[in-house]
Amino acid sequence: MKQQRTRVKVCGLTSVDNALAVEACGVDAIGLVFYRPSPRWVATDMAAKIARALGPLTHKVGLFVNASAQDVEQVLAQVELSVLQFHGDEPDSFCQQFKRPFFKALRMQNGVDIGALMATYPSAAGFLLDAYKKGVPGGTGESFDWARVPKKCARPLLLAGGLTPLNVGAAIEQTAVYGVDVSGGVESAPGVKGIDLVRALIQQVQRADQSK
Ligand SMILES: O=C(O)c1ccccc1NCC(=O)[C@H](O)[C@H](O)COP(=O)(O)O
Repeated sequence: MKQQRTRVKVCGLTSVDNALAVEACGVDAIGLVFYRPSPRWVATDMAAKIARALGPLTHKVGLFVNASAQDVEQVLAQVELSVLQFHGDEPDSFCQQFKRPFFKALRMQNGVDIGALMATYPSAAGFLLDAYKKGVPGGTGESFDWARVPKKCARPLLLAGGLTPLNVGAAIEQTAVYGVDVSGGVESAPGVKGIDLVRALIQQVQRADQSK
């Protein structure tokens, strides 16, 4: 029997109504993408409205890709973010300066020594393991071989990459991750989450947890 339930983060919210509907499905955290080339990019003032609208126990995770410290601080001054997530080449010293818990996204490129990479982030609260696609820092909609997820890790792991209501149960059964992070697999249009898909995802996570 698994000790803890699998946490669910849905990433890439871009409107208040959609974020509230996603929250009502029972997610633990929502992600706000501050990376302009992404179809899920959200303007800082909209992100602030979303963060204010959600309940205090729902984590608001701010996602950055090689942003400057000044840009991150500007967002933090306006948006109440409880957690940060870095998807670029940011070193530990950069990520830890904002006095927020942070997840470092690590892309599972073939041959990468994931344990050694994790050791270079002593300040990370946890890691998000995502698919590797050259030139695309995240939100690829592609998955990787879940057998590569470390069986044991001292820090929480979030599994990401191509998860959908159809495969999330198998992903949870094959790994021992703290949580799952889903974006494209629950979208009805770029940047818009399909609420039936989010509901189905939560159901599959709960089913997989019960069977562990
Ligand atoms: O979502 C994006 O567009 C994105 C762009 C650049 C960096 C990260 C991005 N998303 C980060 C996430 O946490 C996604 O949920 C994760 O990469 C999984 O995405 P998907 O494969 O679409 O479920």
